[in-house]
Amino acid sequence: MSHPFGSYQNEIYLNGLAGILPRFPMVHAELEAKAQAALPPSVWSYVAGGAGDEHTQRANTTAFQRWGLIPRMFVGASQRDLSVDLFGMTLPAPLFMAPVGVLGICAQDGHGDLATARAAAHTGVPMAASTLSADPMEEVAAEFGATPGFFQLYTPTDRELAQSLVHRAERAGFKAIVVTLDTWVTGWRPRDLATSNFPQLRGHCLANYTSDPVFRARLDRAPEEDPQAAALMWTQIFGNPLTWADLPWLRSLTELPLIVKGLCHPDDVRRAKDLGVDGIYCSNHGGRQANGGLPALDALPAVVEAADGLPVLFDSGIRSGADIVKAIALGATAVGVGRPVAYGLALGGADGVVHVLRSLLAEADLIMAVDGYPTLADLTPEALQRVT
Ligand SMILES: Cc1cc2nc3c(=O)[nH]c(=O)nc-3n(C[C@H](O)[C@H](O)[C@H](O)COP(=O)(O)O)c2cc1C
Ligand SMILES: CCCCC(=O)C(=O)O
Repeated sequence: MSHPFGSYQNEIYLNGLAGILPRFPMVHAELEAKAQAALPPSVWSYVAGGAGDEHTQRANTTAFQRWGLIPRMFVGASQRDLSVDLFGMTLPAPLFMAPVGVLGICAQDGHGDLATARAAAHTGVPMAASTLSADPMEEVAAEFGATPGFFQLYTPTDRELAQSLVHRAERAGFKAIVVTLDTWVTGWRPRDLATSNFPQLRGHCLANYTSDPVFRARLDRAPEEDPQAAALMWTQIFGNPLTWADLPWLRSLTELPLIVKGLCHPDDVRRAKDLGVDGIYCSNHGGRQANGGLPALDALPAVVEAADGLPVLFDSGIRSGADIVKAIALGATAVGVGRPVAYGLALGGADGVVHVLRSLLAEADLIMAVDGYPTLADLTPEALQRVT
């Protein structure tokens, strides 16, 4: 078959995940290089870039190399079970698509969110749909099929608008709300500053606002008539520097599972747990927000300990099946991928995303087979050894 990665021979695969069979291998460096070649330079800069000199972004990926999985023999791991229970949902594998805003710029037809949602439907891998979407959340959710979806909330300063967004997500059938705490203001991103990217991006991520009755009521003229005024309004209400005093209000917005994204300090985890969140999302936003921080993987063990049984989602730096296995062994309940999904989208639309997800899952599954860890429960910190 023809696909953006060229054709591969030797499509070997053993005992695959039901319905998630890879067709060809993927190595991240190759995916990245092809996506860079395919995307306009300013789009590439935005998606691939991070904060400052991107030290933390690089450290997110190299952190995985400091752990090695210790193979076990005589296990007979010919059948694996990667399924995981999350808030009462059974996922085929501990993998989801991290919320990625402005996905439309990575798709040739501008509808990257819809294409990604179709990939979720096809693979069973949930998508966390960003607030910053080129298509309204109702249309994104309509593409999910039987796969559960999460809605990621950027909490605006306008509380009534926040409530409206969450209630729309509930009505649209999303199964969890992920509130992102680390991006109420955009970090210092030299690549975007150099390309003056942000005004251009704004045209591709406001559909959830311009389709919202509360947002529309705040405008003198409808967004279709005066898009500039709508964009200006958005810049004024986008980011809310929430404090702990706001968490009970957030909690009161929904009975859906509430997950808080961006927690890396165990004290924050304990406090969030005490205030009734359902899940912790350990992430440093892929190194896009603050340079100089701890690689997210290094924060994970203490976060898991503090979460004390609460599900812990994790992202920032997952680039291979081996990375998935290691993050699960360090205690994550499920892991998210950000940039690789955007790259798959850029190269092959929904099929490209499916390809990326399948490749990640196939590699994770085969590592568990070869190394003798047939279930996720077998993947504990004792399965790993620190390399340096
Ligand atoms: C282009 C891009 C846009 C993003 N937009 C959002 C967003 O709208 N909401 C959010 O919570 N996180 C957003 N993120 C962060 C991701 O959810 C995730 O934390 C990060 O990409 C994980 O790191 P990785 O790219 O190394 O996998 C974005 C990341 C990228 C690359
Ligand atoms: C204003 C934030 C834009 C979306 C985002 O979260 C990101 O680019 O990382």
